[in-house]
Amino acid sequence: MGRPSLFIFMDDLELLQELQRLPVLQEFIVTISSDTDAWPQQLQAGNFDAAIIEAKQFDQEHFDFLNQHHLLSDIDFIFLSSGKPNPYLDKMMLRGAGYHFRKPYHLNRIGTTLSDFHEHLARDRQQSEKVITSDLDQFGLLVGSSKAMLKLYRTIRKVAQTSANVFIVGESGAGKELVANTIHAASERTDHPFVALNCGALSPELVDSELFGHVKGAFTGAHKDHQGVFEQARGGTLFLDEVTEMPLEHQVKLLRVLESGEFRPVGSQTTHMADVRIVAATNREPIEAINDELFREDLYFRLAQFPLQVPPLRDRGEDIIGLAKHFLAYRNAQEKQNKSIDMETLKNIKAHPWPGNVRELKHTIERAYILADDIIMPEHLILQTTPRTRVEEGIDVPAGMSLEELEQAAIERTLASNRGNKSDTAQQLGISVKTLYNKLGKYQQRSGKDS
Ligand SMILES: Nc1ncnc2c1ncn2[C@@H]1O[C@H](COP(=O)(O)OP(=O)(O)OP(=O)(O)O)[C@@H](O)[C@H]1O
Repeated sequence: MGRPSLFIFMDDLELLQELQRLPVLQEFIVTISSDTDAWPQQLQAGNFDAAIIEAKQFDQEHFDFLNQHHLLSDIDFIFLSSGKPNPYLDKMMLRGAGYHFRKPYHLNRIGTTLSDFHEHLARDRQQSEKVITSDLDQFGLLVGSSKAMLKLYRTIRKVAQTSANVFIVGESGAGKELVANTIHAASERTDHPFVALNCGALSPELVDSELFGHVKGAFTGAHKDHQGVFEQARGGTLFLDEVTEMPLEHQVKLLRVLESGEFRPVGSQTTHMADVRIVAATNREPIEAINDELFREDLYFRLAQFPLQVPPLRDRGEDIIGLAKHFLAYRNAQEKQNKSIDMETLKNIKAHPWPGNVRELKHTIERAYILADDIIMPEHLILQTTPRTRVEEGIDVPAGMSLEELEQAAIERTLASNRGNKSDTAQQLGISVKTLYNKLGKYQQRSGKDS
């Protein structure tokens, strides 16, 4: 178990020397700064456990920075001040940030406080190493106890009981398919099938047959009757995934069934009544897709009787660590093992922006699980840097390049660096393999049109 880390910001050199004589400092890994302007950023970047701040000029900007970056709850603070009333330090104390010592300082009290910090930090670390269970709430197949998820559960519970079509919007890997599954499970249709169709991967020749089925002999190769998804899902729920990726000419066919409530299998004279609840999903902004003429507005309004947004993982702060433990606990149960996770690792997980959402988090834990013998340590985490960081690090992005071109470049580069391996590429980019195929198909079509 490593030593906890302590950050000291101090420009009073004499005081610093006195502090450094405190024996308890040996128990910490200490970082010292005298940079009056940059200390808050240094504190944030360093992932520290505790901090001693000489708060001569502590003002609103400092308070806002520490508050916005959640440092008040993550770090144990000791503030040292001249004793002049300071409302921002008072606010820090009200938020439970730690201790405020006023001049003249009693070094032995500061020392005792640091010893207390050390003791409970060490205890936290030991406890965290034993973390092997999941303690999150679950609704249907969805796991999470953050405010955003609890709100989503309430909405799902309400909408599931109606017959309204639901349109789910959310980033790739955020859990749209699980939401669709959960709506089905919580609805009256739960005893009937849930059928998922990837609308972006429909073959143009077979789209009618996939949607509505065909009868034997309807076309060459139709050796027997085939049920389309509307029939397969009869009485249940039809999940239209990536619906905005469906070619426009196919969207018309879908719209017709939704309007008339009827469909006819290819080659059949009989009209069937549709009896499905439609739940559709996309990771695009639907209004943008409509404006870009990729998605029919009339179809959107048919599908979006009830629009539902799945929040990205980065907005579900409290769930990140819970989900990490949840995936670890499941892996342990599957493998009949007892691996655990270190506190520092959990901190790194919490600080990551998770561009690939829950899927990326799940894969990260599963990879770390394989690499770790008993305890998952920070070096076992293979975290993808966000595209933004990579751009900041110097990838050449010409000004004015469209987002679509940027996306294509990122996909092609990642694919090349993985020697064409699509599942590794999808995993690194934080998208599903099926989304990757869709996008590659689209680039191919486009280059076909261009050439
Ligand atoms: N709230 C959650 N609780 C547990 N697991 C989750 C949750 N959200 C997502 N996952 C897991 O993350 C992965 C991705 O989820 P899902 O396929 O539902 O995402 P999606 O938004 O439909 O992705 P895509 O847009 O790529 O199709 C799955 O392995 C799923 O089990």
